[in-house]
Amino acid sequence: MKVEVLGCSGGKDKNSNLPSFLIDGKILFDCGSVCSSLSVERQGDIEVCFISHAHFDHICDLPFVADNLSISGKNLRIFATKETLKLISENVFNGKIWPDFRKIPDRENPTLIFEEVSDGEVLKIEGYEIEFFNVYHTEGSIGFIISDEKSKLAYTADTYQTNGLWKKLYEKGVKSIITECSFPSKRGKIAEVSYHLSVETFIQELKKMDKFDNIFVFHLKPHYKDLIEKELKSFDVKILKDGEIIEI
Ligand SMILES: Nc1ncnc2c1ncn2[C@@H]1O[C@@H]2COP(=O)(O)O[C@H]2[C@H]1O
Repeated sequence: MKVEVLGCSGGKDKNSNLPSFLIDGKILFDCGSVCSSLSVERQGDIEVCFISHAHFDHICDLPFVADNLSISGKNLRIFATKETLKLISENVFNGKIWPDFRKIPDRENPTLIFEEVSDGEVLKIEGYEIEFFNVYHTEGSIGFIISDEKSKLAYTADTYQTNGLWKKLYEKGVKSIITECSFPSKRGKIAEVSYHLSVETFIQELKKMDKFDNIFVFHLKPHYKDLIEKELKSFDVKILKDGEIIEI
């Protein structure tokens, strides 16, 4: 499984792209920075998109992807929870902030097809199996496990501290995870109120993650990339970089 890290930062600046992970060129996890990374032709190759939650950093390229696909005469299936789809429908694709591409070019064959998923559901799609699991972050947050014949990768997206999630993922045979560490230890308070991990709480979680082969870390806030790297230096984790490609 080839994972292109289109963006993996927890904020945006000149050197930081928002979260988007492209799997084997056709499956998208979150839509924070697709347009700055992929040509319109490559955007047209994306078959399905899974959105972890409705926060802007995970959806902000969706309007532009929709416009590009609509012009190309293509469509995209978007999978997310009921809460996330409602938030995106009411606040983005509402005909005011952005055209409602669920009805464009017409209701029978729209550019965007919204499909509801929930915890525990399993989909077979494009030759992969995708399973959904609840995540403790904002309303409607969900993570994904993607499997092919060789690999099983879980993407938690943004998460606060969790009870039992890592064990549940082992039991499902997950060997590799992409999970977050947004703030350094000294910013523990903001991490807590915004339902993120700081290095201090991440390390507490890490103690429960000893059975994974690969732990990939993302969503570092741009201010703190160097400090978080320094704080995590002695731990067996890989901090992802925007633009890199990983093989799982
Ligand atoms: N209560 C809060 N106080 C300060 N910053 C916050 C608060 N809640 C959310 N944020 C910030 O707003 C950001 C929204 O996106 P994130 O969840 O990536 O990260 C969040 C924090 O950086």
